[in-house]
Amino acid sequence: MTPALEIRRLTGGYSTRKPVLHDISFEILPGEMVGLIGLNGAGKSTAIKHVLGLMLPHAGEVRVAGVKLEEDRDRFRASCAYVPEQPSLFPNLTVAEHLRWTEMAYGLDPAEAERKTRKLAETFRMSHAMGALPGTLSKGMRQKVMLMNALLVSPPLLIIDEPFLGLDPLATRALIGALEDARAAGTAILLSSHILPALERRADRLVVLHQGRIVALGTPGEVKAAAGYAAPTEATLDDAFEALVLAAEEGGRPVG
Ligand SMILES: Nc1ncnc2c1ncn2[C@@H]1O[C@H](COP(=O)(O)OP(=O)(O)OP(=O)(O)O)[C@@H](O)[C@H]1O
Repeated sequence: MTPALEIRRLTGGYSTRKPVLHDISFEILPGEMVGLIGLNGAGKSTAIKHVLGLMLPHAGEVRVAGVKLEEDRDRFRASCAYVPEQPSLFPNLTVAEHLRWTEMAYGLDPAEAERKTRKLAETFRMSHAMGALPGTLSKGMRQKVMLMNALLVSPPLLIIDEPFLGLDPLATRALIGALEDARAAGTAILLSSHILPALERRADRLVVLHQGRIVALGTPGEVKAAAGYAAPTEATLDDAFEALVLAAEEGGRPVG
């Protein structure tokens, strides 16, 4: 099975003189949900920028749906949808027009896109707001529009930054349901978040970044074991994360 995302020995960042990411490797298979966690400045956004093809590796490679950016720029980009933490929408397009724009940009089947759009609007309780411009929506509603657009595409790889921040409880529940549906349809999902309990419950695997290096990688149970909390344990992912960060800082080397 071709991984939806394959990062091999990636060293990268904003300047080759001072890389942010050091030799990181992990993959996400179709239908898998992986959580990316790390302190502020650990390198999560930088890793995502490499996956989106906004930056080129200094060394190593990034493949999305089996393709490197240099091999097929259009396929690489079309294979991934990204929802940033800060919604960014076109001020002069209504919610419905955003979804229509996405349908055209990704070459989706119009009838199927219309059916999915209607379902997404219902799921996220946005049916009443389809004719609204972004400037008249709340922040959480703007985030819902971003999520609806990404879910409409159903790409091989879906990346969401802080998925649960700013959503009301019903929207959170709707998003979880929609992500489960996307997974069942084969979409691989990468969630970058500081809200560890939410990831602990939902992610198949976690990538723990610290100072641009992977300090633990595996299921929540494996990450806890890497932090010294072997099963059965009462320790939470927050406990394990803190232990991993402290160990990496004290030892100056990766653990796990
Ligand atoms: N545009 C930039 N130019 C140069 N260095 C940058 C730039 N953006 C981020 N960095 C540096 O890259 C490192 C990693 O930052 P990054 O934004 O990837 O962290 P993060 O894990 O996403 O953090 P946060 O949780 O705060 O969003 C930091 O040392 C940061 O100072």
